[in-house]
Amino acid sequence: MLGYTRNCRKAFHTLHRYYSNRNILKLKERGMFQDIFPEAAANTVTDLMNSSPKTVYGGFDPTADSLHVGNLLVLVNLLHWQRGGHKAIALVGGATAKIGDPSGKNTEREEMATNIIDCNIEGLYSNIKQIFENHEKYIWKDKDKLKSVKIVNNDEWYSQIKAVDLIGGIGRHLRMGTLLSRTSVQSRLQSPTGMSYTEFSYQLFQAYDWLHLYRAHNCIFQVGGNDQMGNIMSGHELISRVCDKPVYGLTVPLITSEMGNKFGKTAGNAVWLSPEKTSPFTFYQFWMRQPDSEVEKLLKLFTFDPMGAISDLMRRHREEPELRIPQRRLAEQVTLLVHGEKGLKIAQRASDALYEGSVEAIGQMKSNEMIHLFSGATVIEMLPEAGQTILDIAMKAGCFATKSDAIRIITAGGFYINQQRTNNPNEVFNFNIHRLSNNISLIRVGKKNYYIIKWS
Ligand SMILES: Nc1ncnc2c1ncn2[C@@H]1O[C@H](COP(=O)(O)OP(=O)(O)OP(=O)(O)O)[C@@H](O)[C@H]1O
Ligand SMILES: N[C@@H](Cc1ccc(O)cc1)C(=O)O
Repeated sequence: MLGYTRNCRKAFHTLHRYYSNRNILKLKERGMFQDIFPEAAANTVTDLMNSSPKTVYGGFDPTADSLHVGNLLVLVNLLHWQRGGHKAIALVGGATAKIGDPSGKNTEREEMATNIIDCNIEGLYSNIKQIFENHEKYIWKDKDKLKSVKIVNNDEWYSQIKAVDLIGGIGRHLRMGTLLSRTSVQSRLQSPTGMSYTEFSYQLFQAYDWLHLYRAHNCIFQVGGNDQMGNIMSGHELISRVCDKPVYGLTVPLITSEMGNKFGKTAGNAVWLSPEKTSPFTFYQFWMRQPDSEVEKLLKLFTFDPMGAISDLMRRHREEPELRIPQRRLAEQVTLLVHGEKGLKIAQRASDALYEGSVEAIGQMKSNEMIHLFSGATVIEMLPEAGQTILDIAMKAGCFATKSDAIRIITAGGFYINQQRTNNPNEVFNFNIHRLSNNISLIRVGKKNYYIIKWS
């Protein structure tokens, strides 16, 4: 009896949790959805989502070797579906990258070499895999196991289908009038450079992707940024004509910079998800620097914190704005999602070392992390010799041109060891204090001239 009750409670708990999350449209209250297509479908979609697990996909063209924070919103959206018990597919457009999506572009994309696309595909697979893993490990934690994300490359099916079958079989279901009416086509047709047939055909490919995923995985939902609505509508049209089945498109709002530019590759303002392109520290700082006017919106979009918890953070922020509590939470949660616990630790340590002057944080940094953080720092290897003064060390490290400069600047308070001001040039350098546990001493002259001394 007890076992039965416990099982029932577990089943109810599971059902209840899934039930409350399964209706992804609820995320509208977080600002996560901008549009739904067909427009009148909201009630049907809610019923469909509540009735049983569904399949959704979102696509990314490998036009760079990493995704960026704009793309991240689409991934977070897919994660919400996964949390609701649905099946998420992330599509990497190995084939569509060769065509080039004209949506939101003023000019045609340069043709990309196959070896570069292949390299980019690897980068995107790694980003997607990492984010889904980090989410399950650090954010979803030990709740029920999630349905694993499926990552596909649309080259898989385009390498199998003949051009005549695509144009002759699929192309005839898409009507010219509708294809031509899309904003992505109209704006380009009216531009001085016009539009090539290749770019015009992009809609056919994205539409066929959806048809393929519908047939192979019963995928009835597609999500994308708001600039994807035209392509999504073409897919809807194709599936309605070929299969006579209803499918639904959802778009997320476009994330823009303070200047109102869409964050992305084209605008050249991308904040990348690969640590080699944007370090975890720079990534963390990007979120830390978000203005008060943006932070609540971003917490709702990019974290999984409940709405009540976000309101609470905002209330605390109004009481003590200088602590930047919501910015800190945002930076912590998004860095955890993208770079995992290790990346977050590195980022927080670097922030403490740079902005809080924390000796402990500096001591925990590895020498390569330090060199990266204090980029431009001069790195010097030195032999520890007893009895050397701070002035001796400063001169050996090449911090000053002359001894009199050194004495003047150190005495005036412009010299720091491990971010602590040291204004006596004749003080003996104390290896027990000034040499950190990582066998390094960090010297700063003025505001930002750094010297890293590595003790041999
Ligand atoms: N700033 C953004 N905000 C929200 N979604 C975005 C943003 N940038 C891209 N996306 C979405 O991410 C998905 C994949 O975009 P993709 O990588 O193919 O192009 P992109 O990053 O927009 O490229 P580009 O910057 O060259 O236009 C699409 O659904 C797109 O709408
Ligand atoms: N067209 C999308 C990427 C994409 C590619 C293929 C798809 O099936 C779906 C989406 C973009 O450029 O942003």
